[in-house]
Amino acid sequence: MTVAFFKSLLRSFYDVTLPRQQLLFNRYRVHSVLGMGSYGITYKAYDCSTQNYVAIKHLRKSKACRAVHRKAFHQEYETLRSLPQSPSFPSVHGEYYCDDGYFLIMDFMEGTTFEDLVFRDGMIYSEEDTVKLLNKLLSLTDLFHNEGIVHRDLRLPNILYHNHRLSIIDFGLATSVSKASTKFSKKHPMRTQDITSDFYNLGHFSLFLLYSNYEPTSQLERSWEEELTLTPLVHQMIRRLLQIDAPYRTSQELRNDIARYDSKKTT
Ligand SMILES: Nc1ncnc2c1ncn2[C@@H]1O[C@H](COP(=O)(O)OP(=O)(O)OP(=O)(O)O)[C@@H](O)[C@H]1O
Repeated sequence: MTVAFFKSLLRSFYDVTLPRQQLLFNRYRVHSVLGMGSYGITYKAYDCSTQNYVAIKHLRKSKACRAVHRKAFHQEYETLRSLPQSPSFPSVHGEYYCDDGYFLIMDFMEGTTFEDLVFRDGMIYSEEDTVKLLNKLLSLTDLFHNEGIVHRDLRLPNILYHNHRLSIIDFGLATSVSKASTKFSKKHPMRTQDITSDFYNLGHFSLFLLYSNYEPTSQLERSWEEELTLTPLVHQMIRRLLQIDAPYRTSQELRNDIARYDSKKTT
């Protein structure tokens, strides 16, 4: 029996989802499963006390037996607690334990993920749309970067769009900015403990949006630089975000480039 098979058997045995309508902590009624992540199962639930929906993350039972996973789960709670108040991040309502295990309760964020917008709904984003969205996201990341928090998982499924507003979820990999890693880190750029990791992920996010507008003209696989037709400034911005060229060290540097792009568009 392979280790992978054994793990999946363990998960299917332990990680059964809670039934619809189950009442948790005498207050939250399970409405539906939102998704099953690597270490948690997330539910939409109705808060009978405030009459609002909440998102409840349940640490998988197969993970709850190990202190390292309980610690990571608690870390997500601590991060959510230290986020600045903003309608674009979920506020956390509490961390609870009962016979069913460990739970994190937070705001349910309305919206559609960019993963669904691009791959399910076929939305197309022009270069201008992409730069606008990048600028909006930068205002949000500034809010937690200023508090010394780096998200490290700014991917399409973790960014939501609703009524012209963006929001960011899943702070499970977030960490505090490490003073030790403010110099260039040898770790994977996606996971470093400084704000360049968020910029790097925003570079990938932008590329996905730009690709929504791309029609392949040949079967040959080429690099994004060959496939996408971008204005030189945006091309250079993506190269710096992806750390191919000197990475942006501050959001102001990136903002300056966005302002240059905007001014060229209006002239
Ligand atoms: N606060 C929230 N409001 C609304 N939906 C949420 C919220 N938090 C998570 N979700 C949704 O719940 C689902 C599961 O999210 P979760 O963060 O638990 O795992 P994941 O992102 O799928 O996987 P992983 O944790 O392995 O990255 C996702 O579809 C996500 O969009």
